[in-house]
Amino acid sequence: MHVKICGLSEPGHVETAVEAGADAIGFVLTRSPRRVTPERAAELAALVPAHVLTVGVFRGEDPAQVRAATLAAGLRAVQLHGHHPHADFTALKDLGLTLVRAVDAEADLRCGAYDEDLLIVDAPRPGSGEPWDWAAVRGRPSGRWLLAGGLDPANVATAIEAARPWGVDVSSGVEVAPGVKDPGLIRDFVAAARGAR
Ligand SMILES: O=C(O)c1ccccc1NCC(=O)[C@H](O)[C@H](O)COP(=O)(O)O
Repeated sequence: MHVKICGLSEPGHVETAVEAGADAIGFVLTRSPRRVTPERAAELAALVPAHVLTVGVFRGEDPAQVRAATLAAGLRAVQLHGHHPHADFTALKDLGLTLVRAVDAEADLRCGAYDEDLLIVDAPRPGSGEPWDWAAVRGRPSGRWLLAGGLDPANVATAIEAARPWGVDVSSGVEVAPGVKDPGLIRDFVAAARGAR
């Protein structure tokens, strides 16, 4: 089970996520309580070993802004939320980075339909921590896809059983307040996701 921890902003939390065994770590570079500057994301990404994917999270920015921020931060993946057209993914292809398309359950759920490498099927309001009907997408997405939206250490095994994703993604569910991560919850989430059948 692939595990991504998103919205990190503190060095200690990045180290905890790496030590806990996260496969990917996300830095929010768009409007959010979790927003970090590209410079801060670069400092945090420098703590991440090569086997863990570093992801820049965007929503609504144009490809030139996404490109500039991602390169300034030295990240290895770009995650686009919202209604980005196929052309935005095409415009970023030459970066040679992992492209991630994050959508809700109403969207085209074929990973690769927009030339992305990874799909995230998320709640209608990304980063809100609101659970949704995870079982409703079971069998619908194709290819590599992560389930996100309202997951936490206590419910992630149930969500995996309901939706059967390739991986999971969490932000709010490992926080004690909006934007404030908790090391114990990060460890518990990774362990619970890995322990799910
Ligand atoms: O985290 C945010 O505030 C955010 C803002 C705008 C676009 C995306 C955002 N977050 C994306 C993620 O952290 C994850 O992909 C996922 O949506 C996490 O959801 P949740 O665990 O429910 O917070």
